[in-house]
Amino acid sequence: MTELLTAAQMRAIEQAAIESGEVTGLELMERAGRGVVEAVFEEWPELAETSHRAVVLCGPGNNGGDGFVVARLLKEWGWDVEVFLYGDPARLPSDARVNYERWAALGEVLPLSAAPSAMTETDLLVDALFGTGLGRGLSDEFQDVWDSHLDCIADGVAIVAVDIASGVCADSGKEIGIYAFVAELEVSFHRLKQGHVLGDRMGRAIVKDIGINTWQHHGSQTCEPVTLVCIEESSLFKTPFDHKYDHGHALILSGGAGKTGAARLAARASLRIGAGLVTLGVPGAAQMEVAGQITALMLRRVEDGDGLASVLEDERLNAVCLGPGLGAERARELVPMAVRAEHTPYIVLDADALTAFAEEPEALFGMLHEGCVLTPHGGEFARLFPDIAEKLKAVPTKGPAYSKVDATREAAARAGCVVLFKGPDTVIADPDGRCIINSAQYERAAPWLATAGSGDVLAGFITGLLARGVAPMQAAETAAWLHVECARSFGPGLIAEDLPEELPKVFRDLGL
Ligand SMILES: NC(=O)C1=CN([C@@H]2O[C@H](COP(=O)(O)OP(=O)(O)OC[C@H]3O[C@@H](n4cnc5c(N)ncnc54)[C@H](O)[C@@H]3O)[C@@H](O)[C@H]2O)[C@@H](O)CC1
Ligand SMILES: Nc1ncnc2c1ncn2[C@@H]1O[C@H](COP(=O)(O)OP(=O)(O)O)[C@@H](O)[C@H]1O
Ligand SMILES: [K+]
Repeated sequence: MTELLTAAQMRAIEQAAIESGEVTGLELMERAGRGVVEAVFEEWPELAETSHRAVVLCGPGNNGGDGFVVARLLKEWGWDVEVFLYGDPARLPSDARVNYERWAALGEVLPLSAAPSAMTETDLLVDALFGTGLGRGLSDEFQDVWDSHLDCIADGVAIVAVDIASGVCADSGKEIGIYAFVAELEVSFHRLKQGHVLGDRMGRAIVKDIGINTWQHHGSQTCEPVTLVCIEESSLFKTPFDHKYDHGHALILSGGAGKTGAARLAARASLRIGAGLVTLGVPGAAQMEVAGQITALMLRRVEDGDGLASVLEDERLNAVCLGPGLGAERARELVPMAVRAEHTPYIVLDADALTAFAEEPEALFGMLHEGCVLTPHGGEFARLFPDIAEKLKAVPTKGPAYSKVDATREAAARAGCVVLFKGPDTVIADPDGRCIINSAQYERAAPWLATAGSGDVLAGFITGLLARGVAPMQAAETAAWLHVECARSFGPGLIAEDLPEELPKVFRDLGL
């Protein structure tokens, strides 16, 4: 399980490690600096071959302290290293101060204002200005250095950020202020921070171990760390003795004639992910259209709320999906019937089933129960949770900033059910505070998912897993993970129809 930490959680963990007496802050700083140098040589092996030039920008806190360690280690490798400090050396925290002194025995420390001219002729730029202690945006004092770092990017200079790019909030991934740096490589310590996988992050973030092992759950953490999705393959198996009804029966409600494609996509996705049976609930006027397009899927006429209620008397129908192509009016009529159905434990609400309640989200939340899953994209999220979306959208002026994790947790608590907030950084939260991120970034980038109908397929995947008896939180995270795997497996040219068809290959690769 890959944990992602906030700055406060990381501080608490470090503090507990230091207070336990088994490691000192100075040792951690040395390991952090060593980790950065190792990561640089792994990322750019050509830099390890001979000595090169480095510019190290150090800030006024421990991030700067790591920078002094990096400078010293590179110097020991025979590099030509220039170090620039923002702030007064006398005010550095003690460990950073020790490393400042150690560096000062080897070379000069110039003020940050002198850095731009050196940055025109370097092979490596080390950004050790601010890490988890970023408290506000970088002031205009940083403008020249920031401009020069853009020139470095244009010139192809290797840029490594110590912990996280300076100016980026470690909790939210948001840029605080206007002078946020960009780095090709970010080297985090002990664990990635939430900010490494939230938002539109550039570059690549990796973790270097700094030897904190036993203390990770100590400290004054207010809630459990967020984790990256970790799927349990066992929830996807079918045993040789299973009957189709052992894997549930999903009902996907369709919109009217000419609007049935989205529900058909979701239904096919439910079937492919292993629901035993999948039925499309279709209004009479669309029956012919749908009947001509399906084979293994089944079809039931669902004209209105009463029609749905009578279909749902069948206790074998255990998961219902409403939203894709449903239409707002039909959604307003069918959603209350579905969520109140006595025998239907699981409901997925997507697309129109969310937008239909934009005027009265509280009425929707009042009906929901713990078997429900909401799957909004950014627009739908803002319609249902306008105040939360406002907070998330606000341009932060200080850190730590309100994050997509905070927003999704707040939404789940308000809705009283699992909320999956889509994006390349899909955040899934349970009302109990558990929170998981499915990151489609760095080596898991799946930009081909930005195609019409891919969200319908995701809703279908979740519904299928719920039908199979997977609990809502796990169904949402497993579906989100498989969705990205299907996109990555298919690759460029992907359209939504391809996602369910790629699932058998992904399953085979998982060894199912
Ligand atoms: N504490 C530890 O034991 C370890 C810390 N590590 C490093 O320490 C970093 C965290 O250190 P700190 O907590 O000292 O935080 P930082 O070094 O990120 O920055 C904090 C300092 O910057 C100032 N500051 C914040 N925002 C500013 C702004 N916009 N303009 C000007 N000044 C600003 C603060 O007043 C404070 O002096 C981590 O990111 C990591 O790089 C690593 O060495 C691993 C061990
Ligand atoms: N650039 C991207 N990288 C990774 N995933 C993406 C990207 N763009 C969209 N997605 C994913 O694709 C899906 C799109 O869903 P949605 O916006 O509801 O589309 P639609 O309504 O067309 O079905 C979501 O699961 C989202 O997380
Ligand atoms: K940094």
